[in-house]
Amino acid sequence: MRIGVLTSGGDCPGLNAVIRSVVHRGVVDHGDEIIGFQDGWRGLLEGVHRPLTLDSVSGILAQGGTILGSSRVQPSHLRDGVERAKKYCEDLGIDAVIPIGGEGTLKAAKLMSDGGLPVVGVPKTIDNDIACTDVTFGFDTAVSVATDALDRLKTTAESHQRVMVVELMGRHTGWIALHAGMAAGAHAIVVPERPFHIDRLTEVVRERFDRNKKFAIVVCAEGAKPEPGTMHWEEGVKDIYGHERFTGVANQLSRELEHRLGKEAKPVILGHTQRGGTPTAYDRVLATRFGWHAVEAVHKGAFGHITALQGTDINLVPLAEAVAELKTVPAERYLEAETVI
Ligand SMILES: Nc1ncnc2c1ncn2[C@@H]1O[C@H](COP(=O)(O)OP(=O)(O)O)[C@@H](O)[C@H]1O
Ligand SMILES: O=P(O)(O)OC[C@H]1O[C@](O)(COP(=O)(O)O)[C@@H](O)[C@@H]1O
Ligand SMILES: [Mg+2]
Repeated sequence: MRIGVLTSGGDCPGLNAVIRSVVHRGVVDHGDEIIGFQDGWRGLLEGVHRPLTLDSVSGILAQGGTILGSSRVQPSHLRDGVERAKKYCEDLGIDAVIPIGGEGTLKAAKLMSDGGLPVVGVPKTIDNDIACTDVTFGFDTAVSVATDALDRLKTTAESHQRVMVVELMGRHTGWIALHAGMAAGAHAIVVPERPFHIDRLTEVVRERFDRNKKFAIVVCAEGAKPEPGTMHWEEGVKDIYGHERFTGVANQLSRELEHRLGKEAKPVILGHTQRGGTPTAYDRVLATRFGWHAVEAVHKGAFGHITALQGTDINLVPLAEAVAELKTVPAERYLEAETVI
C-alpha cells in the first residue's frame, strides 16, 4: 500500500517516534511505501510531499519536534479543500492518510474522512485532553519538564520569601497543572475546569505564610480564569484559527496576590519549553505503539478511526467519538490534589 502521513497543530514530543514507527511497520513488515506531507494539512492541500524511507527516519526516535513540520490552516480553507485533497491522493496513488494531531487536527481528519478520504488518526497533545484515549504522548514529557521547573523554583522562592505564580500549558484543561502541581508539591493549583476565587486563593497563600513558611508556589494552567465578577480580568481575543490569545493568567494573578498579600509575587511562564526537546521513555513507547497500530488499522481498512490507549491496550475509536468532547479534569481528581496541597 501507499500511505501518507502528516503532523498538524501544536508540536509535541513523540511525533517523530510515531513517524518512525509508521515507516518501520509499513516498509519492513508490509512492504508499504510511506509518503510524508510537509507542514500538516497544508502539505496535502498544496501537494508538498516526499518519500519516507528507513533512512529518512533513522535517528529520530528521541528527537523532539517533527521532521515533517507542522502548520495551522483556517478550517474554512480545509473544508473547501476536501475534494482537492482526495484528487491529489488519487493522483499519487495514496491508499490512506495517517494524520497525527490534536483535537483540531482530528476534527479536520473527520471532515476529510466524511468526505471520502481513507483516514486513520493518531492523537497527540501535551494537554492530554483528547477523549477516548487514557493518555496522549507528549503529556508525560510536559509534566516532567514542568515538575523539574517547579522543583527549581521552590529553592529560589524560599531564599527570597516570594510567591511564585507558575503558568503551565493547558488551553482548555488543567491536566499538566494538576499532575506537575501534585508531583512538585505546589501550594495551590488553578485549572480552567474550576474558576478560581481570588479571596480563597489569597487566604491559602496567607495561611501558609502565617505558619511561618517562607514561600509559596501557585501553579496555574494558562486557560484558568476567575469566577466571573470576582476580580478585574483582561479577556483575550481570538486569532484567525479560533484560538484565544491569552492575556497571561500568571501576570494578572501575581499582580493581584502581591497587592493583597504585601509579599513579592513573581510570574513565571514556562511556555513552549514544555513541549520542546526529547520525549520521555513513556512517550516514546506510546508513540511507537500508536504508529504500529495505525498501520495495522490501515491494512484492516478501519478508516475513520483513531488509535487510543485504553488501560494497557491500544484500541480503535471512531473519529466522531474522539472529537465529540474534550477530556477535562473531573472534580474528584482535583479533590485528590487539594488534599495534599
Ligand atoms: N473545527 C475544525 N474543523 C476542521 N478543521 C479544523 C477544526 N479545528 C481545527 N482544524 C484544523 O486543524 C488544524 C490544527 O488544529 P489546532 O487546534 O491548531 O491543533 P491541534 O490539532 O493540535 O489541536 C487547524 O489549523 C485547522 O486546519
Ligand atoms: O503556541 P501555539 O503553537 O499556538 O500553541 C499553544 C497551545 O498548544 C498546546 O501546547 C497544545 O495544544 P494542542 O495539542 O491542541 O496543539 C497548548 O497547551 C497551548 O495552548
Ligand atoms: Mg487544538
